[in-house]
Amino acid sequence: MTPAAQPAEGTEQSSSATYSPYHVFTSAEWARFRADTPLTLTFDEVARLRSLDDPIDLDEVRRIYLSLSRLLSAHVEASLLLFQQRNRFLSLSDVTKTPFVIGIAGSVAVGKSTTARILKELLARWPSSPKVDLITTDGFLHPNAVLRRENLMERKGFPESYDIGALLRFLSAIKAGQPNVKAPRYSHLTYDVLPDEFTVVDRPDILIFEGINVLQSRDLPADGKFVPMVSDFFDFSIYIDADEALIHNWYVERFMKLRNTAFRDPNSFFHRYATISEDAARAIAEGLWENINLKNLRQNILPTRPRADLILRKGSNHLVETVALRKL
Ligand SMILES: Nc1ncnc2c1ncn2[C@@H]1O[C@H](COP(=O)(O)OP(=O)(O)O)[C@@H](O)[C@H]1O
Ligand SMILES: CC(C)(COP(=O)(O)O)[C@@H](O)C(=O)NCCC(=O)O
Repeated sequence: MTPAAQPAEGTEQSSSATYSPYHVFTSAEWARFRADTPLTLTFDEVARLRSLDDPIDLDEVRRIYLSLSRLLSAHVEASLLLFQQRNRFLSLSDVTKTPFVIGIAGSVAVGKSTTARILKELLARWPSSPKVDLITTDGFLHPNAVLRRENLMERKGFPESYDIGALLRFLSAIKAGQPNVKAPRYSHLTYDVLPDEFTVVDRPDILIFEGINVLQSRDLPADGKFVPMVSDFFDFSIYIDADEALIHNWYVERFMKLRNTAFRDPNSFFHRYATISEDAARAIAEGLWENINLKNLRQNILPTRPRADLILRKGSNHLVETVALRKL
């Protein structure tokens, strides 16, 4: 594996007055850190992995994701070394290394799924062939029946709409190295948790955990009792960022495209919007954005950005323009 990428000269945000916890790179500067990392994905594979409306191509994988893969490789390797050294220090033997967990956060419609899927494939193709699993937090949403009962349908994606206990139990079991840990599944088609459907996670080397609120912190109890939060289980975290106006646009345009694809399915929760007029559908999308997703972005998601180890900031067309990496 390769050593950690070194920041290029002059790329640090320079200010004598304020300290920034991040090194900030343009995408061109960041691309140089890929060094000799091979491109192990083909054009067709990238096309298969990207979400509707996300134009990511091989150039973007080369520019952004190869350096990221190389950096993560350095982190995984360092965590293994630290694990071995601590075991020697404590004279422990027979301790199993538990998965390296990568959290991916960011607004609805910012493109977390594409990033997560591309990373999963790139990491799985490292020479050590690690087992990489990917879980999304939507499976941990309360079912619609519960959200309706609690009057939370308009709060889908807000912290209170998740079964946080189940989410923490899942991550805790993963970090405890338990075999066959079950994660509930969500369907964007039915807009609901799939009853009795699970993804089984069996001791991967790396787990990617993706969802809007994964960097959320919690109020700490005054009595000093241990209250875990999701990010306590992360070894590395990534926040996908973009201007609010761009994400708004991506959300509405994706909704309009889904009208001609997923919404046509009679089982789609949004099926009724496939047949209404274009203007009426646009108004629905605007309402969902304004009343739910934008509020959630402002109140709960964006405030978690400074907690990320790495921030990928996208410009128009979903292309990453700057990369901010937390200083060690
Ligand atoms: N109503 C929907 N019907 C079908 N697929 C959807 C719908 N809404 C979102 N998706 C898909 O679900 C995935 C997750 O979307 P989202 O939670 O907005 O996160 P992101 O855009 O950051 O990946 C994306 O691949 C998106 O295309
Ligand atoms: C299911 C989501 C909350 C995303 O959840 P995540 O996978 O990030 O946990 C989101 O796609 C969503 O449905 N938001 C509610 C408003 C809307 O329909 O867009």
